[in-house]
Amino acid sequence: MLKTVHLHKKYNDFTALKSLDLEIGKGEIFALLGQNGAGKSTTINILLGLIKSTSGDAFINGISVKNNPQEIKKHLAYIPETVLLYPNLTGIENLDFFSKIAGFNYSKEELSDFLKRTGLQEIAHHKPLGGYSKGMRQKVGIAIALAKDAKVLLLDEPTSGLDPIATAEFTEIVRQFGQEGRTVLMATHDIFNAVSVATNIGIMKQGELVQNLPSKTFSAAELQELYLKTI
Ligand SMILES: Nc1ncnc2c1ncn2[C@@H]1O[C@H](COP(=O)(O)OP(=O)(O)OP(=O)(O)O)[C@@H](O)[C@H]1O
Repeated sequence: MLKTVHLHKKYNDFTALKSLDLEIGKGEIFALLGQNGAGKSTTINILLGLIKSTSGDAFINGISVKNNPQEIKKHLAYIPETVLLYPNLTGIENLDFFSKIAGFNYSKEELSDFLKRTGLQEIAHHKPLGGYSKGMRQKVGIAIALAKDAKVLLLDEPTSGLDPIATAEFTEIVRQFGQEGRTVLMATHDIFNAVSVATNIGIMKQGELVQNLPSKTFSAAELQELYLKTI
């Protein structure tokens, strides 16, 4: 599970994140919406240990991000808008490389199984990543998360630029993550996707979480209306 306690970030005089209190339990998928600059990526980057909070702390499975920035990396998987992998290595070689960095040594069959679970066609497993579409790269990113057995997933605009089929496939995998009892925090601009996959929706405005609601209570149109009223 993931928890933030009075998480606060200032850049000089500018407050990017205002005392964020958030709790996302096992199996929950939290979609974080908000305008450009609202503080979504700042939140994710603090959780990843890439930037330090000014005050407050975050906890991944009860472990303090502030005190254990290295340890928490083992519990997390991060899928950004553009998954950065090695273009000259094949899908399976990338997966092998990043699995080994995380301390796992899988057989070729096991690596192939992770890729298959994401829906990446077998014919692509042995082709260089440089020729992959964005959706295919996302699938390798998901396979890395599976191979790490990450219990907490941080997704930053993961469906941005994906076509509708790739978006639907990605959404289905995120739903499975929830069903497997993993915890997902997903920053997104995609209201339709947020309603369809998330268990909870948060709306951020100028660094502040101004709405935090269960998603079951909305249709996409209702959420859009609330969003426009809120921001
Ligand atoms: N290194 C920095 N120095 C100063 N200000 C920063 C820095 N990084 C981010 N900010 C500011 O913090 C605010 C929050 O940015 P953040 O990237 O978290 O927004 P976001 O909600 O992820 O936006 P987007 O949807 O565009 O990704 C913005 O106003 C941004 O300009």
